[in-house]
Amino acid sequence: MVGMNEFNRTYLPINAYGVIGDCHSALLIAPDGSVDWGCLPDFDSPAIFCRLLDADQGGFFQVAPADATIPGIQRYLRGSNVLQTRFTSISGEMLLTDFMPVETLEAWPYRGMDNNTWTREDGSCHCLVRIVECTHGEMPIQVTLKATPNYAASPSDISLASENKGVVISGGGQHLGLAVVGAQLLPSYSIKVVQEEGDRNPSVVINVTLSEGERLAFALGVGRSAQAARRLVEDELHRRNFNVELARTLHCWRQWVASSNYRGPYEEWVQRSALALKLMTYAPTGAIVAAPTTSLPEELGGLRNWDYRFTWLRDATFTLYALNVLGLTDEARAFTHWLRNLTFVEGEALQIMYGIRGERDLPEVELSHLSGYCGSRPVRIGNGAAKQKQMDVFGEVLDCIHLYRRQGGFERYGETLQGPLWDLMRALVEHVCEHWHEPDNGIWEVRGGYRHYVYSKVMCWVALDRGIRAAQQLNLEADLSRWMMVRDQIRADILTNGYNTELGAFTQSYGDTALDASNLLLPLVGFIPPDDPRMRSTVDRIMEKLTDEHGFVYRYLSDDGLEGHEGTFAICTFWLVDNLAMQGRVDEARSLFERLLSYAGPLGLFSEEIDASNKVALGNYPQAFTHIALINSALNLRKAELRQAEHHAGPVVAAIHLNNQQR
Ligand SMILES: OC[C@H]1O[C@H](O[C@H]2O[C@H](CO)[C@@H](O)[C@H](O)[C@H]2O)[C@H](O)[C@@H](O)[C@@H]1O
Repeated sequence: MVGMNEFNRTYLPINAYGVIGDCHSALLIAPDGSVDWGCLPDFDSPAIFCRLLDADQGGFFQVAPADATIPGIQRYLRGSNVLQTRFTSISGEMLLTDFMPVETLEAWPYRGMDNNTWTREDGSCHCLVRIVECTHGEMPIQVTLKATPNYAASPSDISLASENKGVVISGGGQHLGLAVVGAQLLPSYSIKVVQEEGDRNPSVVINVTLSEGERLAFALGVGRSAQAARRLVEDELHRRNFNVELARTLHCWRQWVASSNYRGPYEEWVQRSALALKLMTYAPTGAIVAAPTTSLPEELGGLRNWDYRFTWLRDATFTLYALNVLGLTDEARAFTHWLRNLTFVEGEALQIMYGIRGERDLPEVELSHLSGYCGSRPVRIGNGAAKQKQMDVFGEVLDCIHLYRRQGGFERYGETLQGPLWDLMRALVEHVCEHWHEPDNGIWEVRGGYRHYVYSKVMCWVALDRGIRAAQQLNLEADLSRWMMVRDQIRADILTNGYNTELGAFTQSYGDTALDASNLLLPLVGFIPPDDPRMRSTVDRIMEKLTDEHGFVYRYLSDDGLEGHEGTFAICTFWLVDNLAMQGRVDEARSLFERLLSYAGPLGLFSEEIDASNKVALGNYPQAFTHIALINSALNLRKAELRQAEHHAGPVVAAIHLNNQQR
């Protein structure tokens, strides 16, 4: 409980939420059975449930015991993103099983960008299914559905479907159908529409008492029109067999996660993180969102609130590294297709982020009618960072393709790097050759103007390095002598201007004394060995000056042109774990890793940042960055432990094997 709303229920901690999805969109469900965040049918559709961002005005969909004091405890069904909430009282117990049906988790790489995302392969609609079952005694249940279309900006109407089969809700151009399946014969079943004076969004309230063994399903789908939504409620959703769909959905998730090759310490954490990452993939195009939410604050009550429902090349390629190292490669294949479909011909026109269908314009707008999570305003949709210049993305894209190739990705799918993808890579490398020396906004998307960020330069070096390796190993057309010369120039430039000998650290930008946690990536990308004295002392300086009292890492502490402060950045703390592990400081690494894990939510999920002093999760949730880094750190720790046990030499890191530069 982190903040009190005067009218309604309190705001819950960000990481208290369970998350479900169908690789089109994702929903956040509280332990009291309330869907408090939901954009349907796609990640970037206007939210119809946004109580998370305004506890008073925002819509929600709650299935819970009528006695609101009965607590719910959530867990995921083994190896899946199917969420189960158990409500237990003296007189009865009920299980609520929440899922979004999937028949396959495969991306559809060949559908292009303007496909139909509303229906599934078999023509039926994507939906949320909530199965409720009384497993013991008796349980009076209350269901409240208050949809607030268009981020609670539009009024809506509710009409009952024939034979009390459910309701149809329309507003702001959005149309929903809720089907109540299996309740009509129960004598206690009642359904009514409630609208208080002045409320532009009526609610539907359903009451029913279930006895042991009785089971109901609530299925919520979206239609393109009110008529289509009515058809859903009165026909399609009642014809579907949700028990079979649950079994199929479970099978899909379990089959997907079973193909991960990781067996070792922290396996359950790694598995949960992989499942969380898969939730962020957008099957129709192969895009990957940074998180399925917007505007969960980086400071409670602050203005650092951003929309993450887009595809950053950086976040997405980092996601693919993590999945790749687990042996999960389908996502990288889909992503390379998405990448090739983007509308750009030269490096110049490559944006740092896109919409999930490849949209280039993501205008940033403030939703002034929403009060924000715990009063954190403004709530923003869209993201102005789309027009920023961030030179690191070239290295990230090339490194991702490099790793995918090295893992045998192309051969596995009968594809090749030669052809359009190599043309694209070559264009990117050529662009880096021309522009690496220019200042940019940096990895953190700082809004205060261009600088010569060290990490951006290092990733320009990575772009050249990976391009050269591919060209040499596959005998591809490239201006190799120029590329090699530029690669060496960049490295020399960084070592001269990016390392401050007085401070004993790589700095945030050239000529600067500020530290930046992104420099913890330098050994991870193979720019410098982890035990190079310059890297060792950079790590020490970061531990001294860029951490909180729990040893968690801030991304930077320098002025970024924005008001307020933020928490420690979880991905950065995991990078510190990696560095410690790679330096052979395994006990320190393990202890930091485990401390960090203790800040996960009850379901093993993380947001972007942590305010450890107040024990709160901050920022969008669940965030890909954090789960990517958790996976990499678990693997790096295991490698370091094995190395320690076997007295092995030579650090092994997630993306690059430093002791085998030929690969
Ligand atoms: O700090 C200001 C910036 O914050 C956001 O960027 C952060 O999130 C991105 C998505 O995970 C990540 O790629 C980036 O490295 C982070 O700094 C926000 O999206 C930006 O608009 C904002 O300027």
